[in-house]
Amino acid sequence: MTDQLTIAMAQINQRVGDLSGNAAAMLAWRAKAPGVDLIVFPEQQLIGYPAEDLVLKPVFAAKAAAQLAELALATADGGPAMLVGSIFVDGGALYNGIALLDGGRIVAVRYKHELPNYGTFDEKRIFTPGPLPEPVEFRGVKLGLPICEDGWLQPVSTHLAKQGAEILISANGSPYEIDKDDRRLEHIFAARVVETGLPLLFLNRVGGQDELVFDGSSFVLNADGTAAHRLPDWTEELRVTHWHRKGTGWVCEAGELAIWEDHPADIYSAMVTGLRDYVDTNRFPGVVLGLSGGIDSAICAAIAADALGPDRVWCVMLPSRYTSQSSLDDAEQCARMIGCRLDTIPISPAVDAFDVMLSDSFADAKVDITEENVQSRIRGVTLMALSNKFGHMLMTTGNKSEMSVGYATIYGDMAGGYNPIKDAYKMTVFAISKWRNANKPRIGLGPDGPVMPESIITKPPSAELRPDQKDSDSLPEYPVLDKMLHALVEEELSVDEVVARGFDRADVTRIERLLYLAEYKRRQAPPGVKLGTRNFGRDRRYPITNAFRSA
Ligand SMILES: Nc1ncnc2c1ncn2[C@@H]1O[C@H](COP(=O)(O)OP(=O)(O)OC[C@H]2O[C@@H]([n+]3cccc(C(=O)O)c3)[C@H](O)[C@@H]2O)[C@@H](O)[C@H]1O
Ligand SMILES: Nc1ncnc2c1ncn2[C@@H]1O[C@H](COP(=O)(O)OP(=O)(O)OP(=O)(O)O)[C@@H](O)[C@H]1O
Ligand SMILES: NC(=O)CC[C@H](N)C(=O)O
Repeated sequence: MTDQLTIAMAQINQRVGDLSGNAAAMLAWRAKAPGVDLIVFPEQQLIGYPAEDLVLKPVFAAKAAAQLAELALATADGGPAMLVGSIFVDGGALYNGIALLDGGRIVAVRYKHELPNYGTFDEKRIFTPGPLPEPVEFRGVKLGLPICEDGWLQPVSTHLAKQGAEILISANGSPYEIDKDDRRLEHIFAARVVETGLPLLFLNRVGGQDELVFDGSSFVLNADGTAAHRLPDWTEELRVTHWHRKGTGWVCEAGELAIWEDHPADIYSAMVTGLRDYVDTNRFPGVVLGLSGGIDSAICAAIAADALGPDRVWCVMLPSRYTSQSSLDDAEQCARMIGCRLDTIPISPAVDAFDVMLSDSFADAKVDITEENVQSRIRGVTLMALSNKFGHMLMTTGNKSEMSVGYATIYGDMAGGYNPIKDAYKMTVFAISKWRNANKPRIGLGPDGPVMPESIITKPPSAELRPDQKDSDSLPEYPVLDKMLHALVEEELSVDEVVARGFDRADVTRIERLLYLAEYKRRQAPPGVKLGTRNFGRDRRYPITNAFRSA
């Protein structure tokens, strides 16, 4: 029985489905901490989290088992033992679990008991819940291993404490949501420490996986509730923690306490992380986007430069006859400030060609929104041609306010592969733009100084698809619209309840109608970074064909 333990926390990224790559990365991190007793990795580190229905493919589970056995052999070198999350087939059932690898063997396996099945999580659909887990004996110390959601609820930790666990070690795949870092430490996992009287190590992954981003923000809480370690948000880090057995139980020596980003810096870093990992993991050379001189495309270009470096960002101005000189100037200055390439491809020849092509068919029809949408689609076709030819992924730039009410052209400006601001309402776009003009994100690869001229932030938003068009011609002003949308989407309130907050009934009724009608567009929209608890995608799943109106 030992009185001292050193436990390394590997707060690292993962690649879903890359079994050999994830295994090799774990061994590389392990090699950086040769003297520790144990190195802990985040939830499902071997297969990547969340692997969704990939885990249901029998050959994937078989290959994961073989890879885990191979990884266990590597611990025969007498170096650190490893706690590795993976999937396990046992008695015909599939489990989300964690294995202790030591001395060349898989010494113990424990299964996740609480399967999250809300918001973006579907784990009851794909996994069988494990029994309440027993502690695992390691160097004479009883370790409790609650896996992510196991630690969000009381039963598993309480059971582990009753069974004699001395330290709780929780491997997590806990996606970012606004304010979640503090909630995990101060409320959820602090409660487990109070209930059990045990110290707790919380380890989370970093990086992006499709719509989800993981902020890391791992920590160690001692049994008295004080934080002994806080790891940074957004960056990989190996942190060695030193534990001593005292009369009252195990105590972790105090270490560095990182300060986690506040708003809106954290939102911006989430967008950078999500886009960076999407583009890099899917092996694109860079991104291409239409830069209109408006705020949405400007902030998307800045996020891309911070994610990938300005030399991997290709902006294209596609002016029509309605594009103002100030938009041309703003786009040019924005690209210069970001330091990225800007090409100009006028769309008038294509617009004229479509006018000719459609003239017979449209002979008796009035000019209306159809012609506006043709312009947007010509831009989409042009940008996709650049993407096809040179391999850059086309980024879409629609914010959540627009995506809520369908204020975007399907197969036009909605064409593309990934949208970093998809879950950000327009007022959040203003806030992060102002913030980025005054600050550089810690993880950013873009310029130190501002990224867009002030005029882009201060001018009234316009799609410039007809003369003197303003977004406010057809929508309430954004400060009002965003409050209504927050109530309807994030809070799921009825029209009556929103009106009771002081909004105009006709406006709220119209916005709810537009929200429901635009579901078909959102289902065909590219994925984007999830920020809140009701993103369009995995969180909020509404029917497309839907006759319900709340008033
Ligand atoms: N339930 C459903 N399932 C499948 N398809 C459905 C559908 N309902 C309509 N449709 C189809 O969708 C088509 C209409 O959608 P769509 O072609 O997109 O056109 P629509 O939504 O009518 O117009 C686009 C709107 O976006 C605005 N816009 C465009 C571009 C940029 C910006 C900006 O500021 O960023 C704003 C523009 O001012 C306009 O208000 C119809 O032709 C109809 O057939
Ligand atoms: N003239 C243009 N040149 C290049 N891309 C354009 C042009 N006009 C529109 N786009 C593309 O279509 C998207 C939607 O158009 P829109 O002009 O409404 O958005 P925005 O200018 O980014 O934001 P906002 O107008 O709300 O300030 C833009 O973000 C941009 O990617
Ligand atoms: N992977 C998990 O079990 C995640 C669930 C947990 N409640 C979280 O959001 O962090």
